[in-house]
Amino acid sequence: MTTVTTHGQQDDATTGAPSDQPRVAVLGTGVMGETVLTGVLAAGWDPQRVVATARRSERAAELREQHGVRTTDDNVAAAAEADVVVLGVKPKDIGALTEQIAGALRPGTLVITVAVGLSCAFYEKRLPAGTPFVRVMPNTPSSIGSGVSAISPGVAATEEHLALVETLLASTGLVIRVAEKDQDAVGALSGSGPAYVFYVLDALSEAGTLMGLPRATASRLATATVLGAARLAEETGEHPAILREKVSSPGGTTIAALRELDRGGVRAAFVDALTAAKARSTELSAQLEAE
Ligand SMILES: NC(=O)C1=CN([C@@H]2O[C@H](COP(=O)(O)OP(=O)(O)OC[C@H]3O[C@@H](n4cnc5c(N)ncnc54)[C@H](O)[C@@H]3O)[C@@H](O)[C@H]2O)C=CC1
Ligand SMILES: O=C(O)[C@@H]1CCC=N1
Repeated sequence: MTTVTTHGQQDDATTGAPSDQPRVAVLGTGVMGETVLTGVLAAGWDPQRVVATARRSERAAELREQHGVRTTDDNVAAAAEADVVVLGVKPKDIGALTEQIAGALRPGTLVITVAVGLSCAFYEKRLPAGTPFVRVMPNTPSSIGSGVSAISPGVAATEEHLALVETLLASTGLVIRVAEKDQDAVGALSGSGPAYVFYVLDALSEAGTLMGLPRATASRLATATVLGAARLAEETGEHPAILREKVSSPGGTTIAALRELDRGGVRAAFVDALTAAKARSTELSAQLEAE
């Protein structure tokens, strides 16, 4: 039934995998490709209905061993057998990969991208007319079920396609629908967001260590504090400004610290940082779309 060569694995015609689940191909399995793969399996997909492409055979072996999925180094063969194709490569490699697989897709195959910046129109120009397409912006906590993914449909994607993407990603965390025009801002906030939080975590740990706390203690205190504060904000639904006030007694210690953050321009720096990420996203896609 399929023609994928799977580094020694059998194809799904011979493994007896259930035939009701759409067959998923993940093309490019670095950080985010593997995250999506993990999420699809956590959503209950039979690993034999999932094929991953990897350029190095050691990486393919790792994916088979860790996830039980089928692997190949042949993007075209993987795409040809799939009902859902996930593009997991860097933006600079997306154009070539999309063009490489375009002729192999069967009519109706859903194509999903996780690449930052590039518009649905960029892909639709390179895919057969009418190919259903969904743009997704996940983040790294999706690998442990605590992520957030924003999804936007291309012109041919229907409600069923969006619902299928939601099902595939349900185990990676929150999935929200956004207008495609907002995807660059989403990428700057939640796509890159974990990096900002790790930056803050590192700074808190360093400050604790500077004050003489054992390094491990400082790090545990910082992590637990960030986790707890995020959960408090989520569970109470209160505005962060109100939650911040509840920590800040008049004339107390927290208000003295917050004054230093304001003096250091930290709030403005966050605004500038996200604005720079969004601008870079726009710039990157303009560059790649012009090529
Ligand atoms: N890392 C992150 O936090 C996030 C990344 N993304 C997006 O995910 C995409 C992938 O990024 P990462 O996973 O971070 O990069 P990565 O470098 O970890 O993974 C890319 C993978 O693609 C493989 N690859 C490149 N060309 C290929 C080809 N022609 N065929 C098969 N495999 C190929 C590489 O060997 C590598 O394993 C990017 O488009 C990025 O914008 C989106 C949200 C968050
Ligand atoms: O920095 C990057 O290119 C990726 C996109 C979103 C998060 N990380």
